[in-house]
Amino acid sequence: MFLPILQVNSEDIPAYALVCGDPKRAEVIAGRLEDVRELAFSREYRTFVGSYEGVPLAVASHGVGSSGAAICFEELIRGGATTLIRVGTAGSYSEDTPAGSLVVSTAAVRAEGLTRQLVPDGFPAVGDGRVVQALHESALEQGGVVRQGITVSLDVFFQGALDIPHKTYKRAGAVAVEMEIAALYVVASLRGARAGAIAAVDGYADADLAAEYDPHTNVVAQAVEREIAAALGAVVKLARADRG
Ligand SMILES: O=P(O)(O)O[C@H]1O[C@H](CO)[C@@H](O)[C@H]1O
Ligand SMILES: O=c1cc[nH]c(=O)[nH]1
Repeated sequence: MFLPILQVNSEDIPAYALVCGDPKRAEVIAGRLEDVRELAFSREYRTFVGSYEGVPLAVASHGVGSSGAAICFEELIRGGATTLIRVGTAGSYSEDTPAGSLVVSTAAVRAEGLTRQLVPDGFPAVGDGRVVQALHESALEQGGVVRQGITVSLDVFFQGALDIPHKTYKRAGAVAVEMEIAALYVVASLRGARAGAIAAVDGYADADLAAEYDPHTNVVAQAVEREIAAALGAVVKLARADRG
């Protein structure tokens, strides 16, 4: 089957997939694989396949924002991916989780529009327990600050006339904010796949992002390296457990 938006053949998609917003990050992750092949670079969707420690996996970029990202998740799952891990960046809510930290998302607040058109209000966006645990263990093995908890998925990045209720999310216990994890968890649930997500913190979510957002610092680059290693390590742990 040809997947028309990713522009890849389903026969080429393995069971495990790492996904990220940035096509350049997909290329960096693909650089860690053996026997790597680029399948397509269509719109924001850049797709590679290869293997890591003997486990075949796909790496795909999904761009910025839930609606475009969900198309990537849907097509990967239609192609045969059963475990999806997002390797992203996020803004933190807490001074004990500064830029350079890693956050593993157990569940996501559905503060975006896409999932409202997929499932009813109140339906949770939850990571798969085994995937989340494997990610957390692998992230701890990488060292540095690692937090696990609820993340918030927004559609908005730069603030407009309305206030984004960061204080409320923070008081309710959320640890970080990004844009696509809720879509990933809901699409995975709808289509019978399992998913987890890890993010490198690049600053504070409630900062004025128009003035302060800088994901291109060394400390963030190093955290992205650690989260890539953690995600690949998690895939190996999960593949071993799946083989029994
Ligand atoms: O670094 P990625 O994976 O793109 O993730 C985060 O960065 C983008 C915003 O700059 C959004 O996609 C957000 O979720
Ligand atoms: O969505 C995002 C991604 C990174 N950092 C943020 O503050 N927000």
